Amino acid sequence: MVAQESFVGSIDQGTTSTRFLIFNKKGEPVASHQIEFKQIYPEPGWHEHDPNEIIDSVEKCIDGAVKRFEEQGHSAKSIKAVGITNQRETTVVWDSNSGEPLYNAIVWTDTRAQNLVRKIKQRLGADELQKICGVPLSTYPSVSKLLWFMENVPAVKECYEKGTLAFGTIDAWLVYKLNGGPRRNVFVSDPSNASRTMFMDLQTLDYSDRLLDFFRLDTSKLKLPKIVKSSDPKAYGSLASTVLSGVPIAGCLGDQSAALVGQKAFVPGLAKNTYGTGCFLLMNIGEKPVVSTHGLLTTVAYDFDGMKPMYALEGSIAVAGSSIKFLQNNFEFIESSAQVSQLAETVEDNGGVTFVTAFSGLFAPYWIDDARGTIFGITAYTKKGHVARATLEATCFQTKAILDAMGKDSGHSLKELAVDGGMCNSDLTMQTQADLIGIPVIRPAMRETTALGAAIAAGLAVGVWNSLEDFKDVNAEGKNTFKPAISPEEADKKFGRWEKAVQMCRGWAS
Ligand SMILES: Nc1ncnc2c1ncn2[C@@H]1O[C@H](COP(=O)(O)OP(=O)(O)O)[C@@H](O)[C@H]1O
Ligand SMILES: O=P(O)(O)OC[C@H](O)CO
Repeated sequence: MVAQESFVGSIDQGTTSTRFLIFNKKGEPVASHQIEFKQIYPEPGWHEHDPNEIIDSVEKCIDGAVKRFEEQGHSAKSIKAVGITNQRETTVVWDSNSGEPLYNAIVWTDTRAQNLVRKIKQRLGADELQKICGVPLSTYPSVSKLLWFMENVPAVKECYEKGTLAFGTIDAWLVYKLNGGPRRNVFVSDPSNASRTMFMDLQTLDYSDRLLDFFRLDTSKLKLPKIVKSSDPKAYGSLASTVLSGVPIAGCLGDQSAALVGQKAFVPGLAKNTYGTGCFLLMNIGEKPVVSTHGLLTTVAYDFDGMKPMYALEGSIAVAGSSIKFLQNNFEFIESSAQVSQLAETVEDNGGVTFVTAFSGLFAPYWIDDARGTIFGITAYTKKGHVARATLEATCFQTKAILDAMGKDSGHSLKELAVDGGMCNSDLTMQTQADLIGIPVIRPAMRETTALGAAIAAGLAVGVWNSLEDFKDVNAEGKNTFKPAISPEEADKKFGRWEKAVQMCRGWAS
């Protein structure tokens, strides 16, 4: 047997896959397991997940990773706590008596509530909401999904009338089910997740009556999870089943907040960009929430036990890695995401093609809900490689637009951009990114920063780590740097074409 050391487990429940990783005290992953799960697209613009399949995938990942961990000679007993990080906004509704879901989860990318949101935007006071909760009224936050459920699913309406309708983002659903459901009824959410609902006041980190009244939600009928600290040894209960039964769940962070923590962006002005299914640039802005006037969101970065809550400005891009999956699954240009760079490198440039990947409308900083994916500049010359390049570039252009907005909102201009997420594995994409933003892009050796962030939240709560200082040397070695290799004038010219394309794709889905 290897000598007893303390480890922390991390559940990373993303949009396309679930992972469980086990980290040692140096913040290194020593064992992991990952499972992809079903993406359900019942109609154009709709995107659902099966909430029970998600729970099943988490339990299987825990068992799979722990098996590997034990094969290395470790004991499961040395795992002192588990943290959770998750796709945000995705909404689950269940009956609090049975603990069973009433419908599939509506995923954060889903645009079915577009008309409903437009109607609500006409209400008096709609313009004031973002100042309270940090999030713009759109199809993105959970509230639009909940209201759609209440208008369209009779079982949801019935439970609401009976007072047994439970609402949760994925973190709340996971904590509730992993604790055994109604039997123990652990029903909580952390502020980084709750701040994505549009019900939470960023100043108080509690539900806002003004917001709930605006959305005409009656909390005597609707059960909302209690908002607790992002790291807490008791509030999240413990795992009721799996090989880690009895291990406390001690930390919880929305995945983008977790990546910010995993990148150790603990000081105001530090930022990271995560290229997962979507792409999310978060900058730590310190202890006061600054409301954006340039198309960004304000969100909770983390709220750790014994520390003041920290906030972040966020630029959210709805489509990033999912556009690569689209080339793979829908256009069948490639057989795996990793092949996209190779395909893009078969040509020298985008050949005049610009792809606005607005599958869910365009999020930050544009917020154009009636845009849909549009490819400009196709000619008889266009090859698959040009489309592949234009696809990679789309995320990089939006990141550039977000960085510009962030500079204006925060007064900080970044000296370099820390990156992570599946799509950052593409060297070509990272080089393109550096070229367009004119600052170096820094990619860490260990790219599971989201999972690391949740492990940090949980490990701090149970004393595996004692302070943020403990992470000074974590993941500090072996970084790749991509330096800008084109002139600012050339970058501006390319960006000008993109901005023109963005303006031209307005109105398609109106
Ligand atoms: N080598 C690669 N090049 C480009 N994209 C990639 C590569 N590897 C993975 N991806 C993309 O990254 C995404 C998955 O990233 P991940 O961080 O696991 O996302 P999530 O947490 O949202 O499930 C997929 O959409 C995939 O297309
Ligand atoms: O699955 P990801 O990593 O793209 O993250 C999803 C976000 O949390 C949605 O807001």
